[in-house]
Amino acid sequence: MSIEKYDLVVLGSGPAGFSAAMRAIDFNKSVCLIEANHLGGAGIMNGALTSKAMWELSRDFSIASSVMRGYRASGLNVDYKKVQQTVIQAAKQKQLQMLSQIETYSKTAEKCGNITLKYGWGKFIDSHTVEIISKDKTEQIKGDNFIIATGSRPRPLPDVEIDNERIIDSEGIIKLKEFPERMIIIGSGIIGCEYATIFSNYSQTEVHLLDRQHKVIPYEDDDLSNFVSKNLESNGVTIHHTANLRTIRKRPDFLEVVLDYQDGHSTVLEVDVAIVAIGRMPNLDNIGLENVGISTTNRGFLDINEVCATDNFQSCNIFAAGDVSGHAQLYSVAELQGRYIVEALYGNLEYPLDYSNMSTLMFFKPEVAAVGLNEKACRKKGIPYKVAIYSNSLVNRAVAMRATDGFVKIIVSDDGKDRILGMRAAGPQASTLITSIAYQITQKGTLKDIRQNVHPHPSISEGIQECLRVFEGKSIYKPKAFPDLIKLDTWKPES
Ligand SMILES: Cc1cc2nc3c(=O)[nH]c(=O)nc-3n(C[C@H](O)[C@H](O)[C@H](O)COP(=O)(O)OP(=O)(O)OC[C@H]3O[C@@H](n4cnc5c(N)ncnc54)[C@H](O)[C@@H]3O)c2cc1C
Ligand SMILES: NC(=O)c1ccc[n+]([C@@H]2O[C@H](COP(=O)([O-])OP(=O)(O)OC[C@H]3O[C@@H](n4cnc5c(N)ncnc54)[C@H](O)[C@@H]3O)[C@@H](O)[C@H]2O)c1
Repeated sequence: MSIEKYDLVVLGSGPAGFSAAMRAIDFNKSVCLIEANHLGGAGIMNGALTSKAMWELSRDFSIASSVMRGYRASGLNVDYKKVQQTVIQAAKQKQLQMLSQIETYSKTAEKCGNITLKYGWGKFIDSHTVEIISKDKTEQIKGDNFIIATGSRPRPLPDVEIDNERIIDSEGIIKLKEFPERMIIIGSGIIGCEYATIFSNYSQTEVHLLDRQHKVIPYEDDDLSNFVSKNLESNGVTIHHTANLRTIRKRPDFLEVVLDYQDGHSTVLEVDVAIVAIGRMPNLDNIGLENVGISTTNRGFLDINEVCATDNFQSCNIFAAGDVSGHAQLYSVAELQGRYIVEALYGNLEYPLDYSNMSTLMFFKPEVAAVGLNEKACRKKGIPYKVAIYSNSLVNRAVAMRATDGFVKIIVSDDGKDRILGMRAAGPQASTLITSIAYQITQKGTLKDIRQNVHPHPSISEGIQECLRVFEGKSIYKPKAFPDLIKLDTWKPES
């Protein structure tokens, strides 16, 4: 049997692989997309989409349960199985859209600009050949160019075995049979805090969150981290700050968790489920990197250049995109890189890859969004800056929504140019607000560039407008009158 040959072979159908494959269709290329497990990867199943579906449902439930709004729902109850079915429905809907498009462009339908989906484990044999190992067969295919988009998986905790029943990671959440009565989440990064928010929103589970430092989402500034902690606690989460996990003992009816605190004392907790969420590691084992002479960095990721090639662009035909690349593990970064590679290969690059404007959305209560530099990053880089904070308490739309818990925090350079360096937003619609500042970062915008833009009333984005006016002493409400709600500060490196 003759060996199949493709213009482009993509390992992994997550956001990086799928977007690359679809962009290659635009250039009339023949593409083979290889997927070892679920179509869509962590972007759809067990990750971005499922967790967001669960967050949305839990938020609706939490709003319905609230009693402060002049109405009160009675007889409210929730069934984990039904929640689970709805979440799976959302993921399936997305997978079916992906499949429909793949079928539309499948090899039989089109002579060029076609895609072939093959399920199995992709492994390099040499720099032009990949072996696909599935349950029924092993086959080899050839390609001119390759993209490694094999994503990431939860990082294991030494000495803690994931049994997928009582001790799980983010992939096990969808498989739980019911709301646990008591749970501990180990790791207070984005995944840990998102699931702590989700389960506490449902009020069916006693939620403990282990934070081995004294800051949840430790890479963010203290004000944001404290804001998230405070809100998790008021939503019913018990945060164990400065605690290290010593052990989890499996008893017949519960888990016994021993925590050691930095001050020397220890605590024993009984829980029903433990979720391990301590970061994610790249899927690069056993994909034949040694057969194509590619090594990994000290952190275990692939070393890619400005066009995501694993070597010099002129001589290299193996590229990498998404979570394997060592850049921020975000859906949007994965898609951006996947598409960029294809444009570098078959089209004209209009602009360089820019990661400085990539926003991170965090689905807490309320939602939080981040783009560009925070104060910590500016200080680390020695960049003099000005920072203004404007509370949602003064924003009419937030007042009308009765949802004033939140703020906008904008950082600009203190070098006479007032360049927009970053923003953090917390509160309703924060995920939508962030894009306007991300755009300014892309355009290298300054305060002067954006102050002409009038924000509509009543909108949450008026908080951005007022925050920007604070820098120039022109805000309608003044820091002197509301020192807790409006703040302005500066920092410069010690000379
Ligand atoms: C719980 C959770 C919530 C998240 N929420 C968000 C969010 O709200 N916003 C956001 O921006 N990001 C979020 N992320 C991160 C986002 O999902 C990832 O950054 C993104 O999915 C990475 O895309 P990828 O294509 O690199 O890899 P993945 O999505 O991991 O896909 C890789 C695919 O490759 C397949 N594969 C692996 N090895 C092989 C092989 N040898 N052969 C063939 N196929 C292979 C895998 O089965 C998988 O399907 C979340 C992640 C998790 C876990
Ligand atoms: N909304 C989003 O954009 C979103 C949502 C979920 C995940 N993600 C992506 O997925 C990635 C992984 O998320 P994550 O939350 O697993 O990782 P993370 O890097 O955000 O956080 C890991 C946390 O675990 C802690 N930790 C590490 N080792 C530990 C240990 N041994 N014991 C206790 N705590 C420990 C760290 O201090 C940190 O707080 C993130 O980097 C993010 O980019 C994004």
